[in-house]
Amino acid sequence: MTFEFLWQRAKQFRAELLLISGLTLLGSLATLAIPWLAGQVIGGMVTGQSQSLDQTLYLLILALVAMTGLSILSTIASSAASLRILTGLRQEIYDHVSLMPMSFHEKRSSGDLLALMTYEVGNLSSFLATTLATAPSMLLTAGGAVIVLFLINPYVAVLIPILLPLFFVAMKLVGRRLRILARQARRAEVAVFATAESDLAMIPAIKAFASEEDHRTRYSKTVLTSQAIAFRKARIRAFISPIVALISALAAIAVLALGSTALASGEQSPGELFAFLLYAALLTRPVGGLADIYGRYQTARGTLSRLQSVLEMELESGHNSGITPDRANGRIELQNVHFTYPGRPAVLCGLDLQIQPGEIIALTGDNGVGKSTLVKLLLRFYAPDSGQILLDGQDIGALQIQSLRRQFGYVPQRALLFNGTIADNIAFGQDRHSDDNSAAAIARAVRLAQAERFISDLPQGLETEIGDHGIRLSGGQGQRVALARALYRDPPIYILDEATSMYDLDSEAAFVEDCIEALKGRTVIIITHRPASLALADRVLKVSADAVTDVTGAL
Ligand SMILES: Nc1ncnc2c1ncn2[C@@H]1O[C@H](COP(=O)(O)OP(=O)(O)OP(=O)(O)O)[C@@H](O)[C@H]1O
Repeated sequence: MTFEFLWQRAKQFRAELLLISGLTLLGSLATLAIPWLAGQVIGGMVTGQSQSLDQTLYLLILALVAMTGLSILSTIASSAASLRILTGLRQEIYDHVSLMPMSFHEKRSSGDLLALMTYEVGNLSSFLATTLATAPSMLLTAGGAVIVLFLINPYVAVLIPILLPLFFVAMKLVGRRLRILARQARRAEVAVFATAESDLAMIPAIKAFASEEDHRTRYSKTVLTSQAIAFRKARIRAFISPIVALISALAAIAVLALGSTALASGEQSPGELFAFLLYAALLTRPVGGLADIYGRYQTARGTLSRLQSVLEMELESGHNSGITPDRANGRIELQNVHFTYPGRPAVLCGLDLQIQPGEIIALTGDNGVGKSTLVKLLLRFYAPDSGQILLDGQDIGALQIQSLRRQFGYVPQRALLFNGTIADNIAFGQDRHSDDNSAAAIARAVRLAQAERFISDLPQGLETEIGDHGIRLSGGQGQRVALARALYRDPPIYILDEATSMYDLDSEAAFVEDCIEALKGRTVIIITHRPASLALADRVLKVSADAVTDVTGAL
């Protein structure tokens, strides 16, 4: 099943795989010719029949050079192919994860996903590179060597099919143990990732609470666990290849003992006996190598099945279907909306709400009552359990999901900023160098968000790098950048979820004043408890689980 999954991806690189197969085949032929030629040369030397020795020697050198050249070429070709498969896989998993529903991201730990997308896929890549580069040639060489051994001396070579099933059973047993260890190793490695990720994000709190030592001990435990499991795995793997090679070499010695009788009886020439021995020796390396690949496959198998299970998860619906609306007027209606997060008490129980185009609505209500959840439903991060949400009279469930979301300028409670410049954070993925209008649009957004003064005080202005999550900005400055991002797009509907909660009072009042003009004709939903923002609203609505009450003027 997992091979099928990999083959689906590898198929796109048929030409490269064909080239690798060709090079591998030629390389194996050259490798297989070497013991025969070497046997002839040594046999000739021993028996003193050196008439045609020069020619055989040249052929031997030619075969050696060909084997080396072909091995280099096939290694390069297989690295290129495996890296392209890996790149395809990386892009595929990124695309898939970014199109998964919000519920998936809220459930899954990001450390777990990160480990899969980086460390595990990296391991898979090195497994693929080694396997593609070496496994086919090892198989061909081993198979070829067995055939030649049979041709030279079928009675002695009969040992091989007797040893093979034993080898197979041993590999199966070791493989099972390795698979269990690989699973444990992966869990331990994810814990290292997740702990490091969480601790780095928590550095200010760790320092403020002087809990460096506690966190250091916790991290140290996770890395030591990972080390112990990785070492157990490495110890087993270290045994496989040399032990298999040793058994094969012992078998070759047994062959030598049997062969010497054949030599004494004159059945076999010294050249044939040498060739036989060299082929038996040739067999040990690929058999050992294949055993090692089998061990590594046990780890890769786990990664493949996890990749497969993520890639087979259902994507968020509405990406490839649904109506694509024009710019909305901004009329929003909720009809008897019920919603419950899985495993939690109900949040919304039959909510009704109408918002007219161009209206500015303030939503207030107790903590945890469901205001942000209502926004998540509007953006279709979640679908209501029952009831309907309409935009301009159209059920939002029937719209193409991104065209729906583009109607909104959403500013969440916590400013979501990335490590880049202020301007990049405002343009957020749009190519701001492609046209001059974007510079003007950024300047306008910055002015409206009351971010102009603080940005112009920075030596690099809009080009200032703000660090991970905007760490080099104050809370209020970060909020201004997040607000400017929404204003830059100029959508017909704004959702400001406590978007100015960290503004100082003067800036908030200035924002409210400027926005009255700038947001004219736009529908604006402000979630707030702040008087200045409440004053901006046409209506103030208090949200409770089952009703929205108009409290305009009462607060
Ligand atoms: N992803 C989630 N999974 C499970 N429960 C959640 C999730 N997000 C929110 N909740 C729960 O749903 C309820 C409503 O949360 P919500 O964030 O909508 O409240 P809110 O009214 O915006 O609160 P606040 O004023 O504190 O921001 C809370 O009880 C919260 O614990």
